[in-house]
Amino acid sequence: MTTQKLRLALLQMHVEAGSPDANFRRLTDMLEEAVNTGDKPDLIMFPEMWNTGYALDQISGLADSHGERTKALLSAFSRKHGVQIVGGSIAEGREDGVYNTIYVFDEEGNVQADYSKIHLFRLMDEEKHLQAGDKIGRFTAGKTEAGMMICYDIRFPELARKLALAGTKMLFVPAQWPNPRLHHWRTLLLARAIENQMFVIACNRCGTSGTSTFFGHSIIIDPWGEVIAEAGEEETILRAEIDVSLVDQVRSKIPVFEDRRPSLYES
Ligand SMILES: O=C(O)CCC(=O)C(=O)O
Repeated sequence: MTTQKLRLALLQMHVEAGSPDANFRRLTDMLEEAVNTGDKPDLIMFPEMWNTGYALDQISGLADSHGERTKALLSAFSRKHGVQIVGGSIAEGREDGVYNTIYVFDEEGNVQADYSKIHLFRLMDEEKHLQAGDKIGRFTAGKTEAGMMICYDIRFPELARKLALAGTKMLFVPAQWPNPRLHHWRTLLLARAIENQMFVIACNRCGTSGTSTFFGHSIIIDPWGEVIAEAGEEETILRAEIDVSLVDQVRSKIPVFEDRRPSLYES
């Protein structure tokens, strides 16, 4: 089986709630560091709602209108450095409200795909301030079919399974997952990787906003459920090289997708 290597860099950053200017500066610094130190990555990803944080009371004033500011920065950066970007997610302003949206950029700076979070997290009142997306998120990472979920979405195994059945071999997950649920974060991500036999690449934020603390622990898990790399709680760039051909090896060893009995458990 031929190898299909992909070098990843996850920017586990602190996010200032309500301060897009500070967050754009911090992200720009970390992007520069990602391409100017260590092995140049093929793909860079960052956390959920990195532009505004969870300043939900002010979100309609802070959101990036149609993602224009974000697209200007990330399109130019991906083109200049020939790197693919899964642009975390941003608060994106549209005519009908604010969405929590990922933009993906190819190595030439084109917007390749977008995905808006479809499950809003009521514990943080997201449904009072944000609009839910209405389509699933897929794109090609390197040469491989990939899917996207945002934070709370990982509690919905049906979505990950749908993406896997559609051909996804790598799942990208930006998040702002707070304490005290580190156990949920790791267990759910490991389960999504093992049950769907795919890479799970998840980037969480770190630091404190108001009364919420975020534990980081960005993580890259292979389709056998092994942790390839995992960050601690501090701001950092988590790097790893993965070999996507491992997905086919695992799927042929334990042929879960051939053994499914959907007629018995799907309505
Ligand atoms: O599901 C959880 O425990 C955390 C989810 C979350 O913080 C989010 O979706 O923003």
